Amino acid sequence: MLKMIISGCNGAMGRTVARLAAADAGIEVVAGFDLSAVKTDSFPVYADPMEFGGQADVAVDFSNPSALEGLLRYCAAKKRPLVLCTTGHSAEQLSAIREVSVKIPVFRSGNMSVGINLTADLVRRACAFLGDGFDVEIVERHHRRKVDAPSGTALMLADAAKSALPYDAGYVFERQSVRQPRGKTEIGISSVRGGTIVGEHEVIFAGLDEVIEIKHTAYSRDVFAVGAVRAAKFLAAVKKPGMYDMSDLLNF
Ligand SMILES: NC(=O)C1=CN([C@@H]2O[C@H](COP(=O)(O)OP(=O)(O)OC[C@H]3O[C@@H](n4cnc5c(N)ncnc54)[C@H](OP(=O)(O)O)[C@@H]3O)[C@@H](O)[C@H]2O)C=CC1
Ligand SMILES: O=C(O)C1=N[C@H](C(=O)O)C[C@H](O)C1
Repeated sequence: MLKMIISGCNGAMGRTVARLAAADAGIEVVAGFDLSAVKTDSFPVYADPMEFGGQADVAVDFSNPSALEGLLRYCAAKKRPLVLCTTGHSAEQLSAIREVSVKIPVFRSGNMSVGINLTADLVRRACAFLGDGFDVEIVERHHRRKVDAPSGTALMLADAAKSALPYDAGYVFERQSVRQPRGKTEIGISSVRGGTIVGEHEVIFAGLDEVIEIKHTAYSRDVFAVGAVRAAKFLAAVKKPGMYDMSDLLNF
């Protein structure tokens, strides 16, 4: 039985993971971490991770970058593998995550769905094939509650494009303040927020008189939660400290 902690357990994704975990005979959610430590029927919830003294095999985090410090402190002290799904971490936080991964296994992905990870692979291939003949632009759309922009997934897709382009691409997040034609080595990233859109990512390759679009649409949060549960099982079994991502789980 996999003993799981859910960080951000009261949120949209935390509740989705808890629902999937409850339906999985191989998982027991032993604790939740969240800002409001309201006890649920199924597991206790702690505002400070260090207050939880029980055993656990893995922690899955869908919360907020502000939760990171306490979560890393807890996971490092208790040697808990950590699946980090929260997006919007700063450069300093990303280096703190890498530091902790010397002590514990850390799985991090801005998008836990199988579909987006295939999309990233397709983007890499398209960039390698198209070279510098096409301009790359990314458009992401999310629900009105989302606080970080651009999305973690848009950055993942931009990194995938950058890794395969023949030039050193720079990311451009807004065009309003710049009055000049688009640069040859830019990857533009645009964010749309509204309603209840679960998550849409479109990578546009715009060339001379032709445009190619690779698009992924998530219709439910379950696609992310399923991936997070798979990652949790994988990470608890790995045991070896280090950084892991979906390429370790899927065969990309
Ligand atoms: N990698 C992936 O595949 C995916 C990643 N995400 C990411 O997961 C994160 C959560 O998304 P979502 O569930 O929609 O967001 P929600 O706002 O619905 O849930 C976040 C939860 O975390 C809580 N929280 C906020 N700050 C802290 C803190 N410092 N310590 C503990 N808990 C805290 C919130 O409490 P309160 O409401 O009181 O602020 C809330 O209950 C986001 O960063 C999002 O981008 C989302 C989907 C997929
Ligand atoms: O906040 C969300 O909802 C999502 N966040 C992730 C991101 O920032 O890319 C993944 C998914 O698109 C949903």
